[in-house]
Amino acid sequence: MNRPATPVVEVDHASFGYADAPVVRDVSLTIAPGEVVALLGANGSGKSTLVRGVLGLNEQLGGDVRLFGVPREDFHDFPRLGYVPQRHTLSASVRATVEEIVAVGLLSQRRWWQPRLGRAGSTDTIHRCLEVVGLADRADTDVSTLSGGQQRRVLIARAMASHPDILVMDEPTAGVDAANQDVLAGVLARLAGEGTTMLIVTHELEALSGIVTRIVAMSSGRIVFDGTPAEFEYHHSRLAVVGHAHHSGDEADHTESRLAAAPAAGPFDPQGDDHHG
Ligand SMILES: Nc1ncnc2c1ncn2[C@@H]1O[C@H](COP(=O)(O)OP(=O)(O)OP(=O)(O)O)[C@@H](O)[C@H]1O
Repeated sequence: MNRPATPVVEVDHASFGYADAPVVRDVSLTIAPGEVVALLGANGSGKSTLVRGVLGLNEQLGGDVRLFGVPREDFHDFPRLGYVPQRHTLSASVRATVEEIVAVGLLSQRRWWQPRLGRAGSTDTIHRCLEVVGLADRADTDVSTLSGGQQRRVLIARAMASHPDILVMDEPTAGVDAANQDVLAGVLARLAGEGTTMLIVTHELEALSGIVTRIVAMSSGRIVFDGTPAEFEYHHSRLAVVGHAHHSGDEADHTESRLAAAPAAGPFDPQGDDHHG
């Protein structure tokens, strides 16, 4: 008998926030192995707060989170989680080569019961990760001399080195030029092809088309859409265009203006909530 695979992520009516003030409210989301989920929404809608909350990096104010079937508070198998944080590049003061940065990811690969990787094994893994992100020829380069887009790729290679079962990436293509976005999209396509589960916060859905299997959209701390890319295309075309952003001066949010604040009447907008404030 085929049992359904244990979900990688289960969020059940959870709220997350800062200093006891909820930002993300009553969110439920289940991600199955192999899904590639794009998380969309306007600036300030709560995307980063949700993914950080799932990873236990900010305050949970209600509900339950399970990772690989284990309650998050009991979950300690951190090598299974790869995380590339938002707008994070490597400080200019970091004096390290590309290879050394990726090697840090390797440190968390080893579970306590596994033997230490030999030097050759480590070099091999690092090289493979750098190959995947297209930086194999830069292993000995000082990271501070790389562009922002290249540094994002180094960070993705570092996350990959721990061979995670899920990669959570917060705007991996932000601030990356078109050519490098294509390289990154290729990297993610390859990972998806290998069956890596991914949760990707993005404003650039187009760059990831063909990779993403599911779209979740947020507005004002709630999930307002959850469906396939085809369903998203169909439903957002039925929504009124309102378009707004919480943060003036922030980057334009095309997703939100396409998604609109008005709730859809369809099955993919069960919350129908869009109170801003
Ligand atoms: N460390 C923090 N302390 C207090 N409030 C925060 C903190 N980080 C974020 N917030 C607030 O939480 C809300 C949601 O922010 P969040 O970063 O989750 O949104 P986002 O959808 O990821 O936005 P963006 O697209 O701009 O990255 C915002 O109103 C923000 O001001």
